[in-house]
Amino acid sequence: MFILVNLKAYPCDPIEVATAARDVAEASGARIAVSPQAADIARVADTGVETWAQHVSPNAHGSHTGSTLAEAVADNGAAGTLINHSENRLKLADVDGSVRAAGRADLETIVCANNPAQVGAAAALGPDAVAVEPPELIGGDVSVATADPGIVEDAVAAAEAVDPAVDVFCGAGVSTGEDVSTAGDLGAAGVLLASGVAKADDPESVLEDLVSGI
Ligand SMILES: O=C(CO)COP(=O)(O)O
Repeated sequence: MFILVNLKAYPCDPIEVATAARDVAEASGARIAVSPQAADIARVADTGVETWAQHVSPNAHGSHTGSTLAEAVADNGAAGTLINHSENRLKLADVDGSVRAAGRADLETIVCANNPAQVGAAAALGPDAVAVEPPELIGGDVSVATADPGIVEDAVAAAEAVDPAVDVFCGAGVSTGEDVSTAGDLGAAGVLLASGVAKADDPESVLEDLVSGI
């Protein structure tokens, strides 16, 4: 199970979380990545933790003010990128363009989706993985795998029907090792989470608990 911690725009210290994630990953052998604000990618990557962008633009180099280029985040140490997060939805053509831009820059990709139908559509675009995150459960206390196990199973089936090579992640409300274990039992290859770590007083102890569920 891959644990990806999305820091969103929370007012946490990205280096504190990155250092904790690096240390827990090294001690446990688990794969843990941190996805900070674009402006923090280089210094988060400098800690040695696996670093992901929260978004990349479909654009390539050129006259595109305000774009976060896949090439730029890769050059600054990112290994992968989220695309189409629930809090940063894109048009279908732009999801496709961002997946292609990430591919050009050798970034791994996870395309987020609200439900299994969107998971199937996202899988057709050829990302490395898709993630099902029901918006109503994001930021809450109950894990998607507990609140709605059927949506995880249906997402796994939807991706499998389109492209068995595309992994399925789930996210929303994940904060414990038990949540990670339950998600894995439902067929998820990993979890996305944010508030459980980004808002924690002691991110390292939350991460240690999370990896206990792998
Ligand atoms: O949106 C999420 C991860 O990308 C999930 O957020 P929470 O873990 O805060 O529910």
